[in-house]
Amino acid sequence: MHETIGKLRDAKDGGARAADGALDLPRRLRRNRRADWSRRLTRETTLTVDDLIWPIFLIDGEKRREPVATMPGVERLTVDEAVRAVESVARLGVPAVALFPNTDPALRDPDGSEALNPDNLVCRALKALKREVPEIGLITDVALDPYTSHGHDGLLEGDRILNDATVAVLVRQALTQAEAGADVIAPSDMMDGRVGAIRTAFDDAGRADVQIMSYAAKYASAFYGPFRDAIGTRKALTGDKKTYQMDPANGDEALREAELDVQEGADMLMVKPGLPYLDIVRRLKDRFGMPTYAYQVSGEYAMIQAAAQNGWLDGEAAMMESLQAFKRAGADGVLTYFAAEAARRLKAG
Ligand SMILES: NCC(=O)CCC(=O)O
Ligand SMILES: [Mg+2]
Repeated sequence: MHETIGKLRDAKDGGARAADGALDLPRRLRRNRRADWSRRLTRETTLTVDDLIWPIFLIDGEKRREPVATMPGVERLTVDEAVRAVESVARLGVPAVALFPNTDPALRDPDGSEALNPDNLVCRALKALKREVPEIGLITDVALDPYTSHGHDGLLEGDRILNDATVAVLVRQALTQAEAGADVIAPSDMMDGRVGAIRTAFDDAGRADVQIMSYAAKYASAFYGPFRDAIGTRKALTGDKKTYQMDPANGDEALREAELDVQEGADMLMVKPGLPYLDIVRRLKDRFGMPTYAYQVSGEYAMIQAAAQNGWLDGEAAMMESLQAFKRAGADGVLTYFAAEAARRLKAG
């Protein structure tokens, strides 16, 4: 718009303002930014504690916390410690936690059979949390990688991940978790058809109330490295996950993935990783209008923490800015290892 580009006022009023060089600008966006009250009044999106989901890592035993070296500030927790930690975030108003087990290597096998043990680590944590902290939502991960000796999310035949045979196991895993108290099942495996199969099984089992948060668009990403340390699969993993997780080059395909999951009965959609895929968050939100979440994954967390520890950036400011960015992109919430810290920060005001 040519006339708004700004002509010198002296061209219009005979040079009265030429001396101070003022531009003839009827529109000045800085006006709204000039004071804190005005910035608050014109702010488009707000991050609140209701937007946060806290992923936690579980280990066997009692009264133990183990630091995860590649995720400074994150610890693996025994179930009793997890209960205490979850109580504290529930008090801050965090709506939900997501549980990830670091399974005893002795319990891992090629079929991930420990996933179906109704007394496995996740199920024990679910029961304890449901009893002790009933007000918080419990989200569980459906995929076999914490339980397989090869670190893949599904069953292997040679070096091929079997789709339909894996889905049959995932359905049983989901039912096992629902039985133990999971409120939301989050399939992260990226097998085709798993959302529909799980939905049908839940409905048939009288569990129509259990929600499904689908990892609709999960990319084969380099940003999951520290997570694999946290759950102990980094060394075990053979090959990569490119035959089931999405190619980072693709965007339209994320819409097709999400569309199928919506048709199959997903209640919520998720995009993973987070910051490098904000365009996907926006496209899913605009297209489907579903409750849409982003997973700020371990590598994203580690990058901010590592830079902060080096004094290279202000960690707390970078944390809050990154979380705000998810809201701006259209996310209804964020799974983030920063959830507890961000909730404390939001509460402090
Ligand atoms: N299914 C959950 C994950 O794979 C999380 C990855 C991460 O935080 O890097
Ligand atoms: Mg899919």
